[in-house]
Amino acid sequence: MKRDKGLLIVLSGPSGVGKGTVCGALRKHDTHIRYSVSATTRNPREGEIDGVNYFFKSKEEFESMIENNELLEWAKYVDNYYGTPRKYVEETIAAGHDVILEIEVQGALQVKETFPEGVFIFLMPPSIKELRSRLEGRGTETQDLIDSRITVAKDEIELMDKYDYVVENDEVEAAVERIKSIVTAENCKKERLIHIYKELVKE
Ligand SMILES: Nc1nc2c(ncn2[C@@H]2O[C@H](COP(=O)(O)OP(=O)(O)O)[C@@H](O)[C@H]2O)c(=O)[nH]1
Ligand SMILES: Nc1ncnc2c1ncn2[C@@H]1O[C@H](COP(=O)(O)OP(=O)(O)O)[C@@H](O)[C@H]1O
Repeated sequence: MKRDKGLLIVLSGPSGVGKGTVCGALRKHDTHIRYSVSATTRNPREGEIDGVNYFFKSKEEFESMIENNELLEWAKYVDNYYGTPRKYVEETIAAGHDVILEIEVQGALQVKETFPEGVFIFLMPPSIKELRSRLEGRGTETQDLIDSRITVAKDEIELMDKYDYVVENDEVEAAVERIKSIVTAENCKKERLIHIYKELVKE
């Protein structure tokens, strides 16, 4: 279908809820959604490729991106910077493609301020107990860090009101199907189509 502009889809939620896992599973479906690659100052993990998983930057490089207004949003998360390069997102949407950002909650709320027409999806754990067990199962944080992430998660869950949709991540594929349904529905929103159809009638 002909379209004016793509959707900006923001997938967010507490650490350990499964944002990366669900986004990775969504990529395997043929959805035509484009994925924004973030910039970060954290060190690459084994197997991560610059420009594919992240754009790996020094602190100085990242700070100059902030100063030059090259980031749509950015946040400091556990001692590192993470941010969304503005140019790719703006150009891709302008070309009519949907783009997804997988980002933490502070960044998502910044995007909401500057880009309220985005589609904001909060990924919710089935329970705090399950969130804790996912963080423990991932094995990338110490027990102290897990405790502090759980405390932060409780505050983040309070912010779910600010999102358009809440998707429970009980089963990865079920969460992916819910997200695909949201994207389909958003693309059929009357406000997005009215303009296109008015043009058609004129032809
Ligand atoms: N605000 C913001 N958060 C991001 C961005 N890219 C990744 N993140 C989030 O930063 C957090 C840490 O990411 P990472 O170090 O890759 O660890 P992991 O996602 O927990 O494996 C996650 O919650 C990501 O969703 C970004 O561009 N902006
Ligand atoms: N639906 C799910 N059911 C069970 N485990 C899950 C599910 N989604 C993610 N996980 C697991 O939970 C852990 C955290 O997921 P991850 O994608 O790293 O979270 P986030 O990106 O939100 O920090 C990983 O070990 C992942 O395999």
